[in-house]
Amino acid sequence: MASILPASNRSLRPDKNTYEGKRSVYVKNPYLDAMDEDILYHLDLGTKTHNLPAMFGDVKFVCVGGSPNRMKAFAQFMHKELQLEGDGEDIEDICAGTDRYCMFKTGPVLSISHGMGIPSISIMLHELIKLLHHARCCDVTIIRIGTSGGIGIAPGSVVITDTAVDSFFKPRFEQVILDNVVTRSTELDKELANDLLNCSREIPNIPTLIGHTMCTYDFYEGQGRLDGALCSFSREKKLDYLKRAYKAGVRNIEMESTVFAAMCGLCGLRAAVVCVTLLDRLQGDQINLSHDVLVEYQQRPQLLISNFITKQLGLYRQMS
Ligand SMILES: O=P(O)(O)O[C@H]1O[C@H](CO)[C@@H](O)[C@H]1O
Ligand SMILES: O=c1cc[nH]c(=O)[nH]1
Repeated sequence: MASILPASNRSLRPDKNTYEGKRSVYVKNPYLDAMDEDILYHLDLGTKTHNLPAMFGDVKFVCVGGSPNRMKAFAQFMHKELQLEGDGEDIEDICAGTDRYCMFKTGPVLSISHGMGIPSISIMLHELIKLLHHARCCDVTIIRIGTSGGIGIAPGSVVITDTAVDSFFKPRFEQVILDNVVTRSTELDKELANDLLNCSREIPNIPTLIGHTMCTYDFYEGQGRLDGALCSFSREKKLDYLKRAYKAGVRNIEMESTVFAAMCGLCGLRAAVVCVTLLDRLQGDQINLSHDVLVEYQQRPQLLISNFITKQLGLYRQMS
C-alpha cells in the first residue's frame, strides 16, 4: 500500500541502502557508489546541484508517456484530483533546463514524458531510476500511459498489459551491450494489472481489457503498416502477421513496453502499461480520428490511473 509519509519520517538502513519493510528502487551498477557526483544530464538534475531526497523523496507514483503536453495535462489533472492547493495551471517543468524530456510533480505523483521509441524511453528510465534511488524513494509504482494500435478490438479500448512481447511475440527484450545481446524478461506485475482492471470497472463507457502488448522498433514497417515511405510486403502478409499476433494473445502494438517492463522489473519498480487503442489494425493503418476524439481517447488511461492513484492514497489515509 502506498505511503505518503514525508521522506524524513522513514528510517534508513545505511548498511543496505534500503528502508525497513519497504521496497526500494535498486540500481545495479557497482560504479555508481564510487562516483563523487551523478549528473542526470537529460533531466538537467544532479546529486550535487539538487537536493534529490528533499525534492523527490515522497514520490510514490510515476506516470510516463510519450508527449510532453499530454504529461503536463495529466499532471494538471492529478493536481485537481488530489485536491492540492491552487489550480495547478502554472505547474513548473522540473526539467525546463533541457528540452529532451519534461517532468512535473503533483504531491506524490511524478509525470514525465519519454519521447517515442525504445532508445528514448530507455535513456529517460536510466536517469529516472537513478533519481528515485538517489532520492531514497520506496514503494514506487510506475505506469506508462500511452496510445497504441489495437488488434481485433474496438478503437478507444484501453489495454492493460499483462506481458510485453517483441515482434516475434516473445516475452523478452534484447539489449545489445558492447557486442553481446543480453535477453531480459518483460513480465509485468500481474497483481497490479488486475487491480487496474478492477478499478476500470468503476469507470463507465471505457472498454478495458488485459492482454499482451507488442512493442516494435518502428511505427511503419515494424508494425506491418502499408502506408509508410517504404513497404516491402503485401496486404495479405500484413494481415497474416497481425492475425498471428492476435492468436498469440497480442491486443495492441506500441513502441516502449518491452524495455520499460525489463528495466523497471530489474530495478524493483512495480510497473504497468496502460494504453488506449486509436484504431483496429485489422481494419486499416491510418489514424484518422478527429482532434476531439483523439484528445478524449488519450484521456482514457489518465482517468483510469488517476482513479487508481486517488483510491490508493485514500485507502492509506483511512488506515492511518
Ligand atoms: O502515446 P505514446 O506514449 O507516445 O506511445 C505511442 O505513440 C508513439 C507512436 O505514435 C509511440 O511512442 C507509441 O508507443
Ligand atoms: O498504431 C499505433 C498507434 C499508436 N502508437 C503506435 O505505436 N502504433
